[in-house]
Amino acid sequence: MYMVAFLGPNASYTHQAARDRFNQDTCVLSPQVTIEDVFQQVQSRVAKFGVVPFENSTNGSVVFTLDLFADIKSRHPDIVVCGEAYVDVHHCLLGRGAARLTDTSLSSKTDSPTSSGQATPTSKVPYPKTPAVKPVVPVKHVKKLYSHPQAWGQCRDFLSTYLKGVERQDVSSTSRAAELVAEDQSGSSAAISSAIAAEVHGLDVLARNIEDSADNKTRFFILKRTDCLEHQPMHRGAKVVDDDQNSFKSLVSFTVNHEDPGSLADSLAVFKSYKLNLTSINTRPSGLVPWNYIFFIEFKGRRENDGATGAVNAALRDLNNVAKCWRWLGSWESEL
Ligand SMILES: O=C(O)C(=O)C[C@]1(C(=O)O)C=C[C@@H](O)C=C1
Repeated sequence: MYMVAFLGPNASYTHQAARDRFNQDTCVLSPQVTIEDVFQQVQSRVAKFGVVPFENSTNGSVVFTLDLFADIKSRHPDIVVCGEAYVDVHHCLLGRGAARLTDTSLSSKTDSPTSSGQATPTSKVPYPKTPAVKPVVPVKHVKKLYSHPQAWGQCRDFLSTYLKGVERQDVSSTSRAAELVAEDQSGSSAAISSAIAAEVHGLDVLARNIEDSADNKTRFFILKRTDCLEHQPMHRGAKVVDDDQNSFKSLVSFTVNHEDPGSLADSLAVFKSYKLNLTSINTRPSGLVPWNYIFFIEFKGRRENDGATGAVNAALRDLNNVAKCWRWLGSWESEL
């Protein structure tokens, strides 16, 4: 049995990704408090693999994960990506429905209609979108919301219509949010979390599918150490590994000399010259000098099996001449 660390507690979306990806007959899934803890567990060899959120189709990059890959304090120098997993993310509003509230001053507020179902027009958004769903029970008693910061940006229409101005508290994951709401005896708080978290924590589903986009998905990365020789963690229904370079993706980070005009363009041109198709670019503050940045490039192709003369290795040799410094962050089979 080996250990797989994931962003917990149980019932987070990261937990779903880990369960989809790993066969629990051969491993133990270990919930961690923060994304950084997942990196640490893998770096220190306590866990063989880690699962972390990387990007959401509605709200974009998970900046905490990017900053851990940037690793300016060199705390996880041996971490690489070895797989990816996509999870459909359907958020619910979880709390206590009126029937369960003991505080009558709160439950009396639920007698009024939830709202018109129309967000207030502003000069910036004169015609706000109407959310696709309504709460299944009144939500006027909700005075505080908990969730992972990524989730707010995935449920804008619903929140601005039904819970406008309600205090929000960021927490480490959506399942942690559900845990906190379950502990709140007043019943006046709610979490944006999953339907599974409602079951696990005995909460009521106040609204279902509150995400702005019906095809809301989050992409997760599987992490391992560079010296771990397994390429792909075992997962249910594992595909036969295809050797076509286009079936693989790779991730590299680099910084450039900001004083040198064209240094970013020159770095990107390296990938073009070896016909390596870029699939995403992210950037974060370098953390070293204000207004200097670190770039994260994903591209089609793989380094392993590529041979010393392969396109990926050749591109990395050239990148060495134009970028200030770069770091290899892994190759994995694309799940798209
Ligand atoms: O909070 C969770 O449940 C997570 O797994 C984290 C996370 C994320 O960081 O993107 C994953 C999926 C959702 O997009 C919201 C939060």
